[in-house]
Amino acid sequence: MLTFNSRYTAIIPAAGIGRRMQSDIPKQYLTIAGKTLLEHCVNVFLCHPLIDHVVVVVHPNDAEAARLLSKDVHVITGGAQRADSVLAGVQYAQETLRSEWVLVHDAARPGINMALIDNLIATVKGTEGGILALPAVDTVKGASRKTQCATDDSDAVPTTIDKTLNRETIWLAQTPQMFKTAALQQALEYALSKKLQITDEASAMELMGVEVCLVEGTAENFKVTKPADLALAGFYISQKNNLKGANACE
Ligand SMILES: Nc1ccn([C@@H]2O[C@H](COP(=O)(O)OP(=O)(O)OP(=O)(O)O)[C@@H](O)[C@H]2O)c(=O)n1
Ligand SMILES: C[C@](O)(CO)[C@H](O)COP(=O)(O)O
Repeated sequence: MLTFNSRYTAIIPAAGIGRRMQSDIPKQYLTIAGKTLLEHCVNVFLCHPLIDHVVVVVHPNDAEAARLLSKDVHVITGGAQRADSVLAGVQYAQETLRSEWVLVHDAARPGINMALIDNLIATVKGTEGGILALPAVDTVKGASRKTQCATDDSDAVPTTIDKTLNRETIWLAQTPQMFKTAALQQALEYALSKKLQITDEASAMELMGVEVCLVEGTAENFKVTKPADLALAGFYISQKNNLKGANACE
């Protein structure tokens, strides 16, 4: 029987290069209100009373995180894909920190806040795991190609996903994604061993037959991905700073 030394560990995958952001530096080091996206994320988890450890997973060539972040933060090396980086964090949480649960949160989502973490933990801790997600508010289309207008290929005609699934059943996954450490390690190792392309932790858990809970997130918790996203993230952070006042923890 595995004994746990801690209950909840936050894993922040931050080993990406931010290709779609088209910036000179990896997007997690872009700054808003004087702090990097990474610091905005890490600070919220460091402040949260239930989070026992924060593990940041960085690119092998990244010397910035260790310089930038509090000595309380565990900084480890990630891998080629997001799933590889997350697995490195989960293995560390399992083998070194002996943590019962992990909450995996993208360093590119600086709009996370204490209330979202509170709600996720309170809702998910009695289940096999869950994630923050946003119910779709637009009609969702699926298409076999990226082109907006398919003129030369009839099979690229978009289909309206709503026809088969009504809009209430379409959710857009966010993070944190919260699972039992051992179960997530097993699921990720399985998915990666089968060379399956998985883009979030829930996908790996679903392969193991787990019914993943969906907990409603917020628009503020969106992922900074493309150049125009930085200004929007800046707006949300300035709103949060105006609200939190002197409370450094938020
Ligand atoms: N090998 C990787 C790839 C991504 N990530 C992290 O996973 C999060 C979400 O991934 P994404 O938004 O795709 O970031 P990038 O991979 O950096 O972006 P891009 O796909 O545009 O290169 C980010 O915090 C990113 O740093 C990671 O830890 N390890
Ligand atoms: C994990 C995630 O943020 C959930 O929406 C998303 O899958 C990350 O995808 P990316 O291509 O690594 O940004």
